Amino acid sequence: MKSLVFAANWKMNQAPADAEAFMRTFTAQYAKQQDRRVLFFPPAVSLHVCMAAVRTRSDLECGVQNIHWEDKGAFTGETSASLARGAGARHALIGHSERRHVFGETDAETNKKVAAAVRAGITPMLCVGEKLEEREAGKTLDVCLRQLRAGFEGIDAAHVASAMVAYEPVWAIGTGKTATPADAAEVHAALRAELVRMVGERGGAVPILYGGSVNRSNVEALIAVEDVDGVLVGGASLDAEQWLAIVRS
Ligand SMILES: O=C[C@H](O)COP(=O)(O)O
Repeated sequence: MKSLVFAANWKMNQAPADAEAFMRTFTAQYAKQQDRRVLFFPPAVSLHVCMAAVRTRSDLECGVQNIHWEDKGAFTGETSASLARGAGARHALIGHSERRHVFGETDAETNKKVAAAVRAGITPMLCVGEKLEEREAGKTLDVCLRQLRAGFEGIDAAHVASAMVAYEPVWAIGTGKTATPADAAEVHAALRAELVRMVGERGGAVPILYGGSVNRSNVEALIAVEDVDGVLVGGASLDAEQWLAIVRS
């Protein structure tokens, strides 16, 4: 049985009171399952609430949705990896498609953020994915592999091997359009092969999650795909009952 990661990215939703109610419902109803970890990426202002809720649970962990690449300094509005680590975060999303395509984050910036996460002892979850026009132009694998290589450039093999990757086709995020299991299989296999090329056998154990309109109806078909080691879920992770159904898949 493969080991799975279910990650909830709440994006810019769930104020502390909402997060507290969600976590109360979730932790009361979800019993640890040996084959899976559940990760929460709340907005930074609600991280402390989620941290408090998972304190006694080894199967539940929290992270942040973004970090800055500098460790500290005059960067108003930013959160460094070390600040996030100090607040208890164990993971950071890096290069999420909204960071890349809404905020103009570049491959070089994702690389600096991965390095900052590693310095701070946070696990980076590097997100990659193609836009619709790139898919239609047959560039899906080129784009995803470029983003993967660039994000991990200069990062030592041990830290690449202990990172996570998420494949999120941009055209499938928040649109209700999901990649088919065959679409996901092709990209995940290519990412896996590249990770193995980069770090050897250990690349075979790097979790590669799929994200993009995942819900309780399509999750089982996606996690059944070889090299899909879990899911990164936005909209469907905002409702505790729906999230419970997904993580129990
Ligand atoms: O990080 C999550 C992804 O952006 C997917 O979001 P979604 O499940 O709302 O499509």
